[in-house]
Amino acid sequence: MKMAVLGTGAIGSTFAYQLAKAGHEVTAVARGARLDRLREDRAIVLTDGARAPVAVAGTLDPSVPYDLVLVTVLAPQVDSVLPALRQSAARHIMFMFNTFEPLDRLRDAVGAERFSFGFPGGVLAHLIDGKLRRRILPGTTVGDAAWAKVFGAAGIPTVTSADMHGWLRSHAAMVIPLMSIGVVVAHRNAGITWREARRYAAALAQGFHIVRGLGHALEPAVLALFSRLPRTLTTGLLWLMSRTQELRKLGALGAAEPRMLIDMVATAAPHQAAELLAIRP
Ligand SMILES: NC(=O)C1=CN([C@@H]2O[C@H](COP(=O)(O)OP(=O)(O)OC[C@H]3O[C@@H](n4cnc5c(N)ncnc54)[C@H](OP(=O)(O)O)[C@@H]3O)[C@@H](O)[C@H]2O)C=CC1
Ligand SMILES: CC(C)(CO)C(=O)C(=O)O
Repeated sequence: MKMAVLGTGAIGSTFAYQLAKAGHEVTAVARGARLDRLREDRAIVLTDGARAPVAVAGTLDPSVPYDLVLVTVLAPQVDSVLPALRQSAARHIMFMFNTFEPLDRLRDAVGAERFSFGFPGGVLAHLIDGKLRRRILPGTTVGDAAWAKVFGAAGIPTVTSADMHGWLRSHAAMVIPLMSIGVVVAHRNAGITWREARRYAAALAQGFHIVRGLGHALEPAVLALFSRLPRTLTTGLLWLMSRTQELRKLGALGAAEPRMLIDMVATAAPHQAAELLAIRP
């Protein structure tokens, strides 16, 4: 199939690499230093030197009827690519990033018949000096079984959800406290105190409560189970996790995404998000 990845950062590069290796014709659309690097390499290059050749472009060519355009920019960056997506002859456009907002705006911008959302739930990816390091575990979730099959065949085990909006919101509720703790511990170079862990656990519970209040069942099922753990246990888990390298690395990505997600929750549930606003990094 003919595919474009719009926003070839860590996640976009992971999908571009896997899909190109699986035999798809992939165009990586990037900007700035990442574009320069891709133009030089003409491939997604892994830290171990493995390469997957891709075509490279600075903008999405609207005249190309791609079978799939995968949009892997960050939520605040998506508005700048919507005009190009609207004009694109692509047959399917899948957005893939953390968000808590209603999805109608994006769906209406590109047309409901070719719109979907996915999330790289099992992927951990970084670009290190322009080279990709990625770990792919099961957990990527999409709204459409046909694309789950395509991604699965490309080495990205993917499941489907009938309520991607609820899935994204459930995920945001879980990841906000983790990202926010990450920011704190990356600065401090030490774990959080028990008292702080209690605040993050309260914010976690509030996020889950809000998602349910907005009419979604928590997804995936394991998250629904997690949300029923006693508060002391979630406090302890967050306290422990704050002492791991993983959370420090997560925090090193910066405060922009957790701040944005908290603001989105507070907008969706006005006057209900005090605990979440209290942990805004
Ligand atoms: N990395 C990971 O392991 C995981 C990430 N996620 C989520 O996936 C989403 C994507 O994350 P990630 O890939 O890490 O983020 P990145 O910031 O690495 O990737 C976004 C990319 O899109 C580029 N971009 C933005 N606007 C444009 C544009 N107009 N034209 C071309 N390129 C553009 C950015 O360029 P620039 O740098 O110049 O802004 C950047 O290269 C996030 O919501 C993240 O939370 C989820 C699971 C795992
Ligand atoms: C993996 C992580 C926490 C970091 O990028 C992430 O973005 C997500 O799962 O939402």
